[in-house]
Amino acid sequence: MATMKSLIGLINKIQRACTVLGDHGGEGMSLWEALPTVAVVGGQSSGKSSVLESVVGRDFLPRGSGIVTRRPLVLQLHKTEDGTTEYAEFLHAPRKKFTDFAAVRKEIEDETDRMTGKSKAISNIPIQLSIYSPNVVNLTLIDLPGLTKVAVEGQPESIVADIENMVRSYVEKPNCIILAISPANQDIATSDAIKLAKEVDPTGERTFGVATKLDIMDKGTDCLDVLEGRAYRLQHPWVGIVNRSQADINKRVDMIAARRKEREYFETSPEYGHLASRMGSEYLAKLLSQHLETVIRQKIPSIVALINKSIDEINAELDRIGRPIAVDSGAQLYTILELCRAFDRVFKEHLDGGRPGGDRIYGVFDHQLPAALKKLPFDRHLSTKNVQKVVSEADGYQPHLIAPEQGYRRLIDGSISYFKGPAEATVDAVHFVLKELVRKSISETEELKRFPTLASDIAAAANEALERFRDESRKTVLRLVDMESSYLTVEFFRKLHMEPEKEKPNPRNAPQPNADIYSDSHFRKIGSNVSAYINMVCDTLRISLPKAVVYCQVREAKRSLLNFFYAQVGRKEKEKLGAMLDEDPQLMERRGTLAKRLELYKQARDDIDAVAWK
Ligand SMILES: Nc1nc2c(ncn2[C@@H]2O[C@H](COP(=O)(O)OP(=O)(O)OP(=O)(O)O)[C@@H](O)[C@H]2O)c(=O)[nH]1
Repeated sequence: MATMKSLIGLINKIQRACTVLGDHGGEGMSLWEALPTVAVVGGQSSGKSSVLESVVGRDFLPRGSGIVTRRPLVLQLHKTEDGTTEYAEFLHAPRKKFTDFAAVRKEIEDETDRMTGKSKAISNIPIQLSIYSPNVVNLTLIDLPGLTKVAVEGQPESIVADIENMVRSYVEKPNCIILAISPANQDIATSDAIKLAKEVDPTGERTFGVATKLDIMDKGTDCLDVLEGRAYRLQHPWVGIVNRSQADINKRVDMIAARRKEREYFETSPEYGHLASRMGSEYLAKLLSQHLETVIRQKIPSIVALINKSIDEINAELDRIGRPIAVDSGAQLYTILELCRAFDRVFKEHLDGGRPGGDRIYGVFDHQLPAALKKLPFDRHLSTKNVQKVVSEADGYQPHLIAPEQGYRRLIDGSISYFKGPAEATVDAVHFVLKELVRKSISETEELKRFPTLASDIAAAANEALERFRDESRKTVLRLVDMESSYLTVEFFRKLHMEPEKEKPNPRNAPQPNADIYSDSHFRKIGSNVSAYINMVCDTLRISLPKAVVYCQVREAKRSLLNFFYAQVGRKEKEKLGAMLDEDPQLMERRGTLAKRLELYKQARDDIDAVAWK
């Protein structure tokens, strides 16, 4: 069975976690809102600070004229072993232990100003203060700015509504236990606290009515109607309080003495004596603690459910943005290589099919190359006029006798060199397609999205490799073209030589060899022979160039696109590897926040488990 102390201690822990998480309630369902809290609400000078201080047993709240409390103060009371020293600690200044409570008061003022400036503006971001003392019960209280009816100098008119709205935002939450402070020396019917409490908690199940200043009521009047629950009925009994008067404060009457005086007041009071055991600050603190325990017990299942839901959501988001990466170099290297392989897989799918793009390489061979070959200016190069010019130049001063061997060679060499253009263009076109596929593959590799530095490193390495393959491929195709010039197909010309004899022309119509040798038709014949030969070469290259290009570029890209990179990465030191795995700073920050949240939620769940099964 969980003890009350540990249950309330548990809630204190979860509330601290909430503040660290930046969870002050507000939008959506938050853990904060699932937790029970006690808010102290009342008009200005109703005695809020006094009640809070007497529950705590120390003087530490800022005092002054006008609106002193301008930020909510979340006050967590932790009971410590008897005899231990009392101290206070702010969440915004952890590790700094305040034993001087006057300094606590000063720090609350300073911290308020840090958020709101010296202006009298208000802020809804709470200040979190823990007090560790043997003289308190475990309890969390929230002190809210006093409700006011008029703005003081330097404050905007809206401050009245602003304070009311802020206070309402706390007390309207179903988990907020309202400590409604009303001075008994004023008409409780007009009490700001009771008015607001009735509005947000009409059934009164979470409102505790506290009547202060019983000692200074007009002579002959008393508060029994209220305290005995006849005048303003709430579900919980009213508690009457006698705090220190201003004169007591001035005389520096200490808290312990004040409590004793209060006890004596009730015990000896003719009006309230019969209620003495149910009156006073100490009784109020116990009452609150007991009530909190009941509420927390009811809440545990829904708090656990909410924590589990938050944990699931955080885990899902962490999965989506990727888990943190390991820090040792072996694991980093492994991660880098895994990411490279993931990219390589996508790239290969593009080439081999499964993803689009590889077909464009076939498009180069099937359309671009044949079209480029078709466009080569052989008509011009092998025109009768040019043939005659080239042959004559090759002949020199001695015209050829039978066949212009040199002329043929020059015409053929000249023609074949035209193939270099389409050959290189094919290499470039395939290079372009491969480069585009690298770009696409990088962006399609989900795992790489987290690591922009590595993604660009891989892209650069892949492109560098593609450049190398292109150079190799270019050399190979130019060599193929050169090979066509270096050794001509003899059979082709032998066959040509035989053909006219096969025709066996009529000797009468046969041209006279000498008369014909420099005529147009002679050169036309040479042109058409060269053209036929070149067509044959063209057919061969149309088939062999794609083979060379695939061999040098496509096959290599598939086999060894990142080989060079792997070797480089393998030699890198730890820092460099870490740098390669740099992530988008925003993403890293988000992951850090999520990890912290996860930790806190898990801790909260463990704490609840530990308490719930005690
Ligand atoms: N005699 C007597 N004086 C009280 C009692 N409660 C509060 N006072 C005095 O009333 C004045 C205001 O009390 P606070 O506790 O500062 O009231 P508050 O609601 O916190 O006021 P603000 O901080 O201005 O909003 C102080 O001078 C207290 O000494 C009481 O029960 N009896």
